[in-house]
Amino acid sequence: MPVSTRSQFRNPHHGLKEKLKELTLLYEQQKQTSASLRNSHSNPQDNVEQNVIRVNTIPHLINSTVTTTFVLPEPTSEDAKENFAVGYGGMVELENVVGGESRILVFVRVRPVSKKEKEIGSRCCVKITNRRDVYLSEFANENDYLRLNRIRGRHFTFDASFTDSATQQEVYLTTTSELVEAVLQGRNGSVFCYGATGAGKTYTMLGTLENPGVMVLAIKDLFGKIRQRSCDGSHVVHLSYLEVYNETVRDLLSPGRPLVLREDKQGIVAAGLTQYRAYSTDEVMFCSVLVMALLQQGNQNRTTEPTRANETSSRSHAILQVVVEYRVRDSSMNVVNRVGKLSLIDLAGSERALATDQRTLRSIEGANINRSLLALSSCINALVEGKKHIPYRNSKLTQLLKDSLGGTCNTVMIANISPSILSFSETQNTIHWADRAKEIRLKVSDANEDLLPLPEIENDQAKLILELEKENRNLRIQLAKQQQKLLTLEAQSLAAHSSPTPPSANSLSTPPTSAQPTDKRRTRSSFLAGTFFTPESNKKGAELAVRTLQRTVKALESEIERMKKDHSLQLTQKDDLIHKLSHKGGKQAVDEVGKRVVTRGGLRPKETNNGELKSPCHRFRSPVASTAKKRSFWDITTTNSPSAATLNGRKTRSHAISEPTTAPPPRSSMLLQV
Ligand SMILES: Nc1ncnc2c1ncn2[C@@H]1O[C@H](COP(=O)(O)OP(=O)(O)OP(=O)(O)O)[C@@H](O)[C@H]1O
Repeated sequence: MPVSTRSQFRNPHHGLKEKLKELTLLYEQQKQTSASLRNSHSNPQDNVEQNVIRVNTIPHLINSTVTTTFVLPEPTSEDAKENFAVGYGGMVELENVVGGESRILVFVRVRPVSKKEKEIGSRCCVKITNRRDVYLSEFANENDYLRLNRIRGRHFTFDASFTDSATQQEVYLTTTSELVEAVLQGRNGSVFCYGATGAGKTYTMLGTLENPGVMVLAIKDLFGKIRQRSCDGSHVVHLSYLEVYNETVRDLLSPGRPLVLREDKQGIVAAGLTQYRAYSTDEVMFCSVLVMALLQQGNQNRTTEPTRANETSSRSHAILQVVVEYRVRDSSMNVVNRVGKLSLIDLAGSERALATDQRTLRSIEGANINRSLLALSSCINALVEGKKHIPYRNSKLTQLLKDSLGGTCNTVMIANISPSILSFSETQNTIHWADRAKEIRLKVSDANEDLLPLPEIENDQAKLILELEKENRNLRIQLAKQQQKLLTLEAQSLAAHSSPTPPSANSLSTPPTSAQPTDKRRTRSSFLAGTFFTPESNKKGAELAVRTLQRTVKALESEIERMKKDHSLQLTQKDDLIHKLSHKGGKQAVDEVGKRVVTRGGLRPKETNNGELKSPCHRFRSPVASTAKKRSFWDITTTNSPSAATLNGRKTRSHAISEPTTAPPPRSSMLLQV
C-alpha cells in the first residue's frame, strides 16, 4: 500500500452526543431532499436516453476492422442532471472554491460484492450512510474470542459517496461533467481513480461496452458541447493516450519505443506522443466515434495481467489527455485563443506484496506500481503540509500529474473501494488517503487565454472589414429613410383614392380597363412588401406605386379629353333636338325629361349660364359609364315611344319625347334601373 497508516479509530462513545446531533441533522436534510426528489422528479434512470453508436471501420488508424456497438446512455439529460445535482453536484459546487483557492474534490465509490466474495460469504465492512458519509466497520479477528462481538467503526465525509448501485451516469455527472464545461472555457481539469487492485477503478474510468465509464462519457459530452458551439468559433481537439508501465512512458495509440518526458512552456510533455486532431465540426463528429474506437484500441494495448484480486488487473497507469483549443474573435477583431486540457487517469491498483513472492515480473510490476503510488502520496502530503518542494520528480506518474496536483487545475479524485472484509486494510488505506487528499489546496484555475497578435496584413484586412461594415450600416439607414418617404407618398395617394367620394367620381379615378382590380391588388401588396420585407421588394413596391400614379394621371387626362368631346357632342345633339322639337313641342319638355333622368342618379342637374341642363358628374364619369347613361337616356326616350327610334338614325318622333311630361314618372324610373 502506498501509505502505511496505523488504525486511528476513536472510542465509539467519544463525542456520541455531537455525532447524534450531526446524524439527526443529516437525516433531516436527507428526508427533505428525498421528499423534494419524489415530488419533482421520477427516477433519473427513466430519463436517461439510450444512444447507440456503431463503429464499423476506422481507416488508417486501426489495423483491423473494429465492429463495436457502444451503448451510450445520454448523460446530458437535463432531468437526470438536475436529479443528481440535488443529491451531489449542487453540494459539491458550493464547497469547492473557498477564498480564492479551490481544493481537490474527493469522491468514494463502493463496488458491488464480487461473485467470489459472495461464495466465501465474506462480510461487508463499508456502509454509505448518506450521499456523503462512509462508515467503515472494523470487525474483531475471528480468533480473538474476547472481542468477537465488538465492532469498531469510523465515519468519513467526502464530497459525495456512491453506493454499489450507483450508475456510471450518476458518477460522471457528479464528478466530471462540470470539469468538461470548464475545459471548454480554457481551464484544465483532471480526474483520477485511486484504489486497491480489483476495487473498480478501470470500471469507473473506462467501464464496459454496456456501461461506459467516465472517459467515454466525458469525451462524448465534450464533443457534443463542441458541436453545439461550433458556430461561435473554431475548435481544435487534440487527443492522446499513454501509459506508465514499470516507470516507462508508452504510447497507447501507436505502441512503440518508450517515450521521454520533457518540460516545456505547457508543462511536462511526452516527446513523440501520437496526437489525434479534429478541426472541423464534421471531423469532431467523426472523432467522437473515432475516440471510442481509439480508447478500445488503446486499452487492448494496455498491460493487463490476472492477479490474485483481479482477473484483468491493469498493471499500468493510463492517462487520456484531451486538449481543446478554441479560437474566437472578440469585438475588436482580436483573435482569442483558449486552451483547456482534460486529463483522465486510471491508476494501477496497489497490491500487497506477499513475503513468499519471488522476484517475478508480477512482483516487479507491483513494486513499481507501489513506488509510483508512494511518490504520489509523498506529493500529496507535501502539498497538504504546504511544503515548498514537492517531489514530483520521484516518479514518471507524479511528473505527468504535476499540473493536476499543484497547478491551476480543477482536480477530482475518485477513491474506489471494495465492500468486502477481505480487503479491509486496502479499503482503510484508500479511505485514509482520500481523506487526506481532501485537504490539498489548488490555485483557482484561470482560463488559459491568449490574445494572438495578428500579422500586419491581417490587421489591415480586419480594419477594412470594420470600415466596410460601418459604411454598409450607414447605407442601410439611408436606404430605409428613402424607402420610408416613398412609402408615405404611396400611402397618401392610396388613401386619397380610397377616400369616400361620389360613386361616379370613384369610377372615374381608376383606369378604364378590365385590369382595374388586379392593379389595385398589386399596389397593396407592394405597399406591404415595401414596409416589411427586403430592400428589393421595397424598391419594387415604390416603383409600382409611381407607375400606378402615372397611369392614374394619364387615365385622368384621357378622361378629361373624352369628357370634353362628349360634352361638345351632347351640346350639338341637344341643339339638334331643340331645333327639331321647336316645330312640335317646346324646349320645356326636353328640360323636364333631362331633370327626371339625372335626378334618378342622385344628383341634381345644374343649369349653365345659357340656361342649359348639365350633369354635375360630367367631370368624373368614365366614358363607358357616361355612354351607358347617355344610351339609357336615349333608350328611355325611345322605349316610351310605341315605335322604336334611335338617336343615331335620328328617327325620333316628337310625341314620344314629349310624352314623359304627361306620363307618370315611375315607369321611366323602372327602366333606368335596368
Ligand atoms: N461499480 C461496479 N459495478 C459492477 N461491477 C464492478 C463495479 N466496479 C467494479 N466492478 C467489477 O469488479 C471487477 C474489478 O474491477 P476493475 O478491473 O475495475 O478493478 P481495478 O480497480 O481497475 O483493478 P486493477 O487495479 O487490478 O486494474 C471487474 O470485473 C469489474 O467489472
